[in-house]
Amino acid sequence: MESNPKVRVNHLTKKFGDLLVLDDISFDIPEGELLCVVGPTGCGKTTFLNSLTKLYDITSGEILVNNEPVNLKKQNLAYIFQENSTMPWLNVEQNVSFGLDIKKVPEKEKKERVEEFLDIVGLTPFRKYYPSQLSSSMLQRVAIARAFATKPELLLMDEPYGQLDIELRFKLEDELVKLWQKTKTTVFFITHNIEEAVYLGQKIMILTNKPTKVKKVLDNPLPRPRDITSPDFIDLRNQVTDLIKWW
Ligand SMILES: Nc1ncnc2c1ncn2[C@@H]1O[C@H](COP(=O)(O)OP(=O)(O)OP(=O)(O)O)[C@@H](O)[C@H]1O
Repeated sequence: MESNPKVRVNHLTKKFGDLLVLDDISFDIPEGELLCVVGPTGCGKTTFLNSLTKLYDITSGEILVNNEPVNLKKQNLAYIFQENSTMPWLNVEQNVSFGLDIKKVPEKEKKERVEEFLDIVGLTPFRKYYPSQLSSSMLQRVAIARAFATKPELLLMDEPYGQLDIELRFKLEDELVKLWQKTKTTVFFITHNIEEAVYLGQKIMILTNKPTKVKKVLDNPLPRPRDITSPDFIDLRNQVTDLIKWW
């Protein structure tokens, strides 16, 4: 166990009526870690995120952020989903500054952060475009810039690239790594895609089928940028696949 983790999940259990979904789950996420989570469909990954963000009451156990119970007013958590979460009535730059407006970030700093993150995700030329004028990968870039611009202490990503084709996914994965390295944000990244988990994760957490437990947490020491064709990459991918074959 970490002495001072960013997130501590302690004996978390979640039931819906008689249906046991999360079964006594415990793990830590150290500050600044990029953790990828893979698990079978319906095992409760979204239920976990909804418990973390307090949308659901948990049945027993605890979830701590900075050693305190989650407090969304105090702790800055950001969330990126698979679905488009941009606001259609705001243009790109207004979407990115939205979270900063809510947090009442001073005007000068807000402008600087919007510029910085629009630039990193390559959307500066499209700043006046509205969501209806953008492709799905551009919409995800807006969501990513908006999330990182708020300088979250914890970024929760739920299959954010699930609907993108392979080439765009690779690009956005590289952008995420760049942003993560630059900002040192703690990232909890849920995916069904084993290759994506091995490409991104510093650690890879494999969940079991329902009722869900943590099956294994693998370290991923592969150097970056990662080469998906290298023997070490393929070896680790196969290890994860073997663990997943028998959910
Ligand atoms: N509000 C709810 N009421 C009752 N059962 C629920 C509720 N939300 C989720 N469940 C059940 O909990 C289980 C886990 O669902 P959840 O959506 O968390 O899984 P998931 O791992 O995110 O799924 P996917 O891989 O499809 O994204 C499912 O069996 C689902 O039917």
